[in-house]
Amino acid sequence: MTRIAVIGGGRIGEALIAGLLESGHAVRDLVVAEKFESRAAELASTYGILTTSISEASENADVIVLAVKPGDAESVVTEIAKTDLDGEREQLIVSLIAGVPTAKFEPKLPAGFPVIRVMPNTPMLVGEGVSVLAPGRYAKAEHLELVRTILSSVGKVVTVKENQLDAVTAVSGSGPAYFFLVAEAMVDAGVGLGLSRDVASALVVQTMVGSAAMLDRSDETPTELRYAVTSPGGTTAAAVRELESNGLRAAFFHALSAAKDRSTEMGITAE
Ligand SMILES: NC(=O)C1=CN([C@@H]2O[C@H](COP(=O)(O)OP(=O)(O)OC[C@H]3O[C@@H](n4cnc5c(N)ncnc54)[C@H](OP(=O)(O)O)[C@@H]3O)[C@@H](O)[C@H]2O)C=CC1
Ligand SMILES: O=C(O)[C@@H]1CCC=N1
Repeated sequence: MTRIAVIGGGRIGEALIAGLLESGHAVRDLVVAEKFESRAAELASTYGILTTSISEASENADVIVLAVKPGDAESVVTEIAKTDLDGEREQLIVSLIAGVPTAKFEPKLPAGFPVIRVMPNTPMLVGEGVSVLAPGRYAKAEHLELVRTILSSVGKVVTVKENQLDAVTAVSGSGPAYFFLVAEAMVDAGVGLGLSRDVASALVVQTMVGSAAMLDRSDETPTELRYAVTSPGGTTAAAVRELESNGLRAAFFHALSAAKDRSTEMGITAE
């Protein structure tokens, strides 16, 4: 079995660990290096996972996953590069770090060491993530296939050119937060209309789950699905008119542009 070391046991590191274990990955084939000691202890007790140092994790793993913040990227990769990396065993690095290009890592590693950049999202915690892969300069087809196999156990996998990853980050990396914000706003609005918070939450969550399932399973576009809810002169038309006149589409366009620009900027400043 492929041995995976997760460097950084924060939110996305934990989502990956939990998703892999849930999908049947053996805990003995996973380790985590997390510098915040009480967090490392929490992960060990929740998942039974071995916690270790970056050097030990890197020496023994087939796949080294970087799940630290962009500002920690350089020091972590430098520490990994100091360890006894094994060219024979075809180790590779998978970076989940937003914004930071593979070209920033490659010169710090032994010549030709493969790096794959991935933009995952937190729904991988429940096996419903989407991971978008972009191979670095030295990653071969078999490396990409290995990473695709691992990540397909926690959701869907898509491959793009690396120059599209900042846009991908804006859409699917940050995307869950937009839906959570919409859910929060709808619950608050329901409470404002006199529903209890429990009832409003239950209605919003199930409406989101049902709508997502329709989007996933139907051949119809989001527009066609929306038309089917919109009775002429009815309640939906009244609500959608308000959302549009309050600039919903423009707000999303500006929001995603800001996320993409921020991703690019994080790649530049993470030196
Ligand atoms: N959260 C998300 O939805 C997504 C996040 N990402 C990317 O994943 C990365 C992590 O994000 P997120 O999980 O949200 O952030 P967190 O802050 O929750 O997690 C990062 C973790 O890494 C730890 N860490 C930092 N340096 C080291 C080190 N040298 N050795 C071991 N552990 C270290 C941090 O510890 P400490 O706090 O003590 O510094 C922290 O616990 C980011 O680069 C982000 O861009 C990508 C897609 C989605
Ligand atoms: O907010 C962030 O920067 C990270 C990257 C995508 C999701 N979370």
